[in-house]
Amino acid sequence: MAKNPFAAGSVILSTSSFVNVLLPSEKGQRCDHCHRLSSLGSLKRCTGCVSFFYCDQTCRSQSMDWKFGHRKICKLYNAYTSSTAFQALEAHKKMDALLLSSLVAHLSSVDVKEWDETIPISTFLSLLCGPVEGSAPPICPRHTFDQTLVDGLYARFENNNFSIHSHFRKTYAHGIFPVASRLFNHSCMPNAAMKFIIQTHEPLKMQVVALRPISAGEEICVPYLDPALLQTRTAVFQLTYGFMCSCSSCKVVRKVGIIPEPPAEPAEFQNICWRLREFVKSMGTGTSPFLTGDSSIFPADLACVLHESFITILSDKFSAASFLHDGPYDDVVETSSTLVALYSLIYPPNYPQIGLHLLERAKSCWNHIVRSRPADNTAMLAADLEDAVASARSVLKVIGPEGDSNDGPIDELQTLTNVKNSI
Ligand SMILES: C[S@@+](CC[C@H](N)C(=O)[O-])C[C@H]1O[C@@H](n2cnc3c(N)ncnc32)[C@H](O)[C@@H]1O
Repeated sequence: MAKNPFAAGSVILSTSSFVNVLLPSEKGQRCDHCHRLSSLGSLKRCTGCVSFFYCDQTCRSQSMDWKFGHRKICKLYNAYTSSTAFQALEAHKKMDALLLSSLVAHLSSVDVKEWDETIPISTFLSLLCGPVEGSAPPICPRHTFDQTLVDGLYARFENNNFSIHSHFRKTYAHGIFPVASRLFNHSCMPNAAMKFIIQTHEPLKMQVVALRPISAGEEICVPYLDPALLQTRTAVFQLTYGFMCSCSSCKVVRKVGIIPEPPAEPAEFQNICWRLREFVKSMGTGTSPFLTGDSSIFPADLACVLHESFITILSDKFSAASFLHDGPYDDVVETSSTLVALYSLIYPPNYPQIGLHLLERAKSCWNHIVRSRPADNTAMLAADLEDAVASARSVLKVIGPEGDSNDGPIDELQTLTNVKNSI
């Protein structure tokens, strides 16, 4: 619960990663300590295992990896990752096995007497276990812990650990942030969201940021899954986390019941899109039924827009219209406006995905300005570009930049602002 009120954009919690591992595809491209992206071949390899990479000696030696963990797995790492037992694991289990290996290696480096409340491990062990029972996968470090403890750590992985992403798009690592796991429950209409901060030589940080004003006494919730997974999320919550979500959005989805497929016939599909845009236009700010939980105002004939294929169809149409050289700009405007209407309905205000789509719309608009023939469309396109850039900025500035320092949505917005000013 919020003790004090928070304004939209406030950082509610800033916490360092306890343990994390990069996805195999990121190895050698990011520093294993601070996660900074580096140009190919410029990172220094750990001479012990030649499988961990660091910006330089500062990152390697200051790294918790070495002092409190990597030291324990360094010499064993290659034999472990090439072992039959490790290779037989599915990709996500391999990530769990590596994360568990780092966690156990870290714990083996800390005196058990120090596992008091000041150490994140006590917090991690106080977390609820996930619903799936099973023993831990084989791990790398030699240790003296009882297998029950290792299984107990693993039992908390599935429903407590985090996917680490950059620019709100790409997952590049998995990590354990015990304090964040302890504090935040899930909502499909969250009032806060996580982002990750990469700073050279510093351990990776997670920040939890308020998406809208939060009053004292209000529960602060974050999304565990993309809220747009309107059909599959209930099953994931049950199987992976062991709970039934009772947020305002889930109330409406449950009331709708079986979600029909969107119409295949183009004129009917267009009509549904138009009806959706009109419905969202008629809603006042902050009155989406998915936000208020008032299912009575959600028109029954719009149920098919909640089918997960609806977003896929619209996104495919939008991409095709955006990149089709000399394609009709009207298709961009129509599909984009429908997507924004859907997002305003199912996402909370200022959710990053809304801003990311508006940015794509601005880029598409710029593409059409560059290619527009005859050029007398330019004034209308320039006004659209201005509008899309301003709307994207007003959403994305709430959560701010995430992850890698270059080429993120905020940089892209700046580039578009510069080119817009040059028209
Ligand atoms: C990351 S923990 C959140 C903190 C947890 N409530 C605690 O006290 O440690 C995730 C677990 O919290 C519970 N949880 C999270 N969000 C929930 C929700 N919206 N409704 C019911 N239980 C929820 C589930 O048991 C889930 O597996």
